[in-house]
Amino acid sequence: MLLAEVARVSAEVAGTSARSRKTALLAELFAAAPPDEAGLVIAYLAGRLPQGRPGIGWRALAREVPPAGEPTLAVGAVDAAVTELAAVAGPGAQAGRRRILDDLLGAATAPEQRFLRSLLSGEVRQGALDAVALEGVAAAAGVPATALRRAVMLDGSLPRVAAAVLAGGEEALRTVTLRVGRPVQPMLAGSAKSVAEALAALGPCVLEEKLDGIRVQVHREGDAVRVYTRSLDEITDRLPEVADLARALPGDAFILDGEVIGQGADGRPVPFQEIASRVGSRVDVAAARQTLPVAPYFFDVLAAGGEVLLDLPVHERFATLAALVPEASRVRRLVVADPAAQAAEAERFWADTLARGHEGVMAKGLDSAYAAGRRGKHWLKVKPVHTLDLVVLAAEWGHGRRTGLLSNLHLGARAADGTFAMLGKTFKGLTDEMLRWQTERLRELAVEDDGFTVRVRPELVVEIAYDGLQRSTRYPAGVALRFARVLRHRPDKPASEADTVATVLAAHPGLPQR
Ligand SMILES: Nc1ncnc2c1ncn2[C@@H]1O[C@H](COP(=O)(O)OP(=O)(O)OP(=O)(O)O)[C@@H](O)[C@H]1O
Repeated sequence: MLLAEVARVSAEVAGTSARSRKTALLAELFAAAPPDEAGLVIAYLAGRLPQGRPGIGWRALAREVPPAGEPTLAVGAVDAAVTELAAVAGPGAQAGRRRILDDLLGAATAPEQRFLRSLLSGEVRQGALDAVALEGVAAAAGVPATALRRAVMLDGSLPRVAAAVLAGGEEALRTVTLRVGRPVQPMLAGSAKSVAEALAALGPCVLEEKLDGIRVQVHREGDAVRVYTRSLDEITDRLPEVADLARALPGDAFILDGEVIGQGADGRPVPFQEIASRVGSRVDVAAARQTLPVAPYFFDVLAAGGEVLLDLPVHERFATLAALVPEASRVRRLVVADPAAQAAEAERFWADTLARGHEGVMAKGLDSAYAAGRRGKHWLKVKPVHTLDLVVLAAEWGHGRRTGLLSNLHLGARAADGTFAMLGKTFKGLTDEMLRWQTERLRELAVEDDGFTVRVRPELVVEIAYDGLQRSTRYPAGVALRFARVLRHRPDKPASEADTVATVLAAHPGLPQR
């Protein structure tokens, strides 16, 4: 398929707000694409490169290269060039990359060049696109979107399933199933303001402690154990404790869902930042295991004995979990079968969980299935402090002690049109270690630096605590955060899952009038 086709449809999709029109445009494109290229087309439309970012600075990208007159560049050729770009290493790498880049841009027409530049810089990331692309693929393949969505959730990869269904239709969907060893999108939670609100929304439910660590999905088949993060990256080697524990369990074909935390000598959980640095890629695992041992606490089981359990209700999945995992390695829970009669007991569980140093509680509908990859209304988190997940849009160079470090962060929430609306700035809450880390990360994401402010690709999510909202004429959403401070970086969370302007506003119905 020609890149020109993808670039044209991408522009048309971005230019229309009607979802049905977007779906129709994409369906037409996928129907015309060879099935084995569908994955690549989906990735490009969403602004993703399967190879990851090939380390080209914005200056190199901005250089003018005479465009081609006619569109002849195929998506396969772009993919090959990006693979080549990613492979360039060693002395002379920069010149090598420029040569490949110039050849690529030189083969592209002016509109294709624009598309390629935004793709390579990563500046345009349409997080919402995957959902529409899925509907487009379903329409092109003539299968129900719900069936396709389920297959994608089981398989974990839209590109892979799209290729299969476009080639083999509904028949191909039937062969897609959850496999031990292949990570599946984890179920996510909505939120409630209080335990009472959660009980009212869910009815009979179970309350679990919400541990503040790293989500892990643990797969075991025979003696082979693999550990994946929330974003499905494999981290088996970084958490040998988890693999050891999984290997010691009495079962040999299962998938568990849980959270890894560390505990001090007093049994209280250590701060999240320490756990996050424990799984960092440059950590000496053997040494870290001595200084900061961690342990998994499981709360769900997705498959056991080779059987898929996703559709079973929580209480049945939990019975399987309890047979597989000893109590000491499970999260604590309270079954609230009768919310009206157990309201006081539920409040005690909440108070006790907080007193033990945990982040909050999770309430889960007793009869609910495991909705992989979805932010369900059947799981509700309740935390004592209101926090937001916002995206860093830019950062200002620090002064004094912070000279040479990127400090003051410009924070944005997702707006309805797919862009980000800035809600405020903050340089508070950042430890020296966090400042160092974010400077390094934001430099990788930089698209422009005027000496004061570095504008970045909107990819880094940060969790923010704040005291409220105030009206503001300075910011595009008409509101600004009051006393925002950074709690943590969330490199594991994609910007497409950051909070939206609408949810931020909805959390503050009593916003002071001007
Ligand atoms: N008992 C539990 N059940 C489910 N998830 C739990 C539990 N304890 C801790 N967690 C963590 O809480 C997260 C669920 O919250 P959510 O789906 O909102 O994701 P999140 O945005 O990463 O959460 P948060 O921002 O609150 O850390 C899970 O991803 C998991 O890491």
